[in-house]
Amino acid sequence: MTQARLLLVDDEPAFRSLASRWLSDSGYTVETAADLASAREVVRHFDADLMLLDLSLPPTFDPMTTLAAVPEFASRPVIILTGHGDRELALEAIRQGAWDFLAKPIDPDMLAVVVRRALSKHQLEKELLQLKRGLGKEQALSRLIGASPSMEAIRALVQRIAATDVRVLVTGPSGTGKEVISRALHDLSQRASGPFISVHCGAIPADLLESELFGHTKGAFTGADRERPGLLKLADGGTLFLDEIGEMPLPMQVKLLRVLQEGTFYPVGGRELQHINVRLVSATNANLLDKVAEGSFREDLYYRIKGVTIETRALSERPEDIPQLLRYFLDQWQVKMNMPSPSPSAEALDWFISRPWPGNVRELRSTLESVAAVSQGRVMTMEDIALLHPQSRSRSVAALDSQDQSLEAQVRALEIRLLSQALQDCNGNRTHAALQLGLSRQGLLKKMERYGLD
Ligand SMILES: Nc1ncnc2c1ncn2[C@@H]1O[C@H](COP(=O)(O)OP(=O)(O)OP(=O)(O)O)[C@@H](O)[C@H]1O
Repeated sequence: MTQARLLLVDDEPAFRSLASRWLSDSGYTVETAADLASAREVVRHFDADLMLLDLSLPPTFDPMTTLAAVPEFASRPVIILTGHGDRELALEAIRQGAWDFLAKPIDPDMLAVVVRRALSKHQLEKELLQLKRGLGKEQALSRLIGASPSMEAIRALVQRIAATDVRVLVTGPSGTGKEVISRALHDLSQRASGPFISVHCGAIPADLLESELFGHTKGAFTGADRERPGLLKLADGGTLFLDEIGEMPLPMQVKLLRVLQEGTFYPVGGRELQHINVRLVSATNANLLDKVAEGSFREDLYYRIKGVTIETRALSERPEDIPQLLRYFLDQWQVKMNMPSPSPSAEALDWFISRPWPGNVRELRSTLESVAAVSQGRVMTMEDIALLHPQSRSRSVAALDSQDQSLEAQVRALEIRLLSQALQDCNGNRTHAALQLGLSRQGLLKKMERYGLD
């Protein structure tokens, strides 16, 4: 900490040279400035960790203006130095964000203590913030489950673009995690402490969508008995998630385009222009370019919302995600139901992996939860599944039946089935299972890791 850099701003040359000698003797690197204009110049080349600021600098500013004058110090400690009679001003400066104050004449020992304490407290706060951010990031990404190359690529892209304010369009079939991805983008962004507002454009009747999004004034229409802010305003400072944007009516698309171009809008019935600062993430399971071609989606809006496009895949194209998803949902189910965690038998796992899941992860999750409820926290068997799905047949027939899946996906599904079966036959003994499969132990472990089977 003794290598810290300090900036001393004081208009008295004698005090500047004396105090800067005291501080240099304590091991700090010190630069000085006689006024705020020179202080601003100094911070351009000198990345100071702390500023000592004489409040009685002429002309006497109000503390708020003084502190704001060097914006680099918005989040770094500022210690106020005051002359006689400036106590009120100093207290006000502390209320406005300064860390501490020292009254002149300054005692060198006291100065050293106050500087050291401010620097170490600031360092601790920075570390805590970094720790919290790191944890938040890990958690946000760990909620995006899946071991397939497609999910790996999505996680990598989310991590790259989350911190930027770039607009994102998430496309893919229903139930494939488009909202989960959008949420992760928000949680990993600088806006994470702001709101995440999700609007299902298809679920709100066309005539209500405008007032829902833009808000309305009192008396704007029959039934508007009071002023109400819209979802756009509620999303200010955060992320606005427009789900099923392809279903937005054309007149509304024109209004949204204006918001995206200008960052402003009028509430329904209002004359006061509203300004907002939101990051837009949109999602659709429709092909927007087809919609543009048929005239139901505006081309200019399409290019405004597109930004970076993230494409999710149907679950049938990535069956290797299923074991991890099952484990993740079962852990959540166990916590919610306060029951022992059920696990699927090899045959049941096989059944889950080989179904085509037209409703994708959403359907997988709800089916899994019903089967878990039937199995009452025991191992989930084919008997449990048959109670809910009497048509479910033996695993080999189901596998042959999974024509909807690509050859590659079927091969991966078969591999997962054979691995799980061998592991079950060998009571989880990996060496024996590897022998049975004709693999090296290392080879088996790699495959288990890839498919989330450990
Ligand atoms: N990769 C994933 N990791 C964890 N949960 C997932 C994942 N994909 C989907 N889910 C879960 O599946 C369900 C549906 O996900 P989500 O609502 O994000 O899908 P969607 O693609 O936005 O669907 P829709 O197009 O119908 O709005 C949710 O319960 C979600 O938690």
